[in-house]
Amino acid sequence: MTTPDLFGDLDPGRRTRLGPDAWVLRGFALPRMDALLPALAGIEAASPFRHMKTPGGYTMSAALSSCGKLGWTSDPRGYRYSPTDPETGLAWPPMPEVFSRLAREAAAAAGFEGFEPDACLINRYLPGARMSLHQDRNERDFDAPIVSVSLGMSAIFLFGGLTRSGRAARVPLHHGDVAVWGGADRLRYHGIMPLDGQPHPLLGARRINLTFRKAG
Ligand SMILES: O=C(O)CCC(=O)C(=O)O
Ligand SMILES: [Fe+2]
Repeated sequence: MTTPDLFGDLDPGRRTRLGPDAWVLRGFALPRMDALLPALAGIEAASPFRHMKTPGGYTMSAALSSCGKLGWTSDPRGYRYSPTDPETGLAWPPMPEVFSRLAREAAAAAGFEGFEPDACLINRYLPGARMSLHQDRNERDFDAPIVSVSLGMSAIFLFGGLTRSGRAARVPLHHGDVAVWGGADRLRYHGIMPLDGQPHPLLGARRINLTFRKAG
């Protein structure tokens, strides 16, 4: 099997099907960029990006922050959702309305009505940063989908199977694209290839990814 070449698929409003319950909504976030980017800057100022260590002692190449009721933390005891940011000792910044509304509307556009995320993880990739194949499986129930918003530099998203060894499709994600996976696809392995390519005109030499989850 050859992996699909989706690089030509840049039309806003188009969608790419990744599975029975998984979609990329091309350009879905573009109309909200004027509100999204200042909101992101506010979160970054309150809970700065940090490089987390995995329980195995490995430092992740993508830096992380969070907003919403729950955020993602890791330390030598393991990974977990936490209501406070261990770096500041304070609650995570609240989830801006423009974030939760975008997540709800993208989920609905992909067939998941009533999505109310309580956590938004924010990954920052500089050139060379990557995320290895993993499942998002620390959320309390898997009925809610994952909604993932790409900002800045384009990246290759790996969308694999339900086991780690399953073959992964390579799906380019561009500024403003929103990927949604739930239902039968909720536990698909996924990751990001090392970031490479041209800086983005608005965000410079980085990619930001927002992943919305119903964690608690
Ligand atoms: O950066 C991405 O597009 C994926 C991020 C991701 O899989 C995660 O944060 O769990
Ligand atoms: Fe993930």
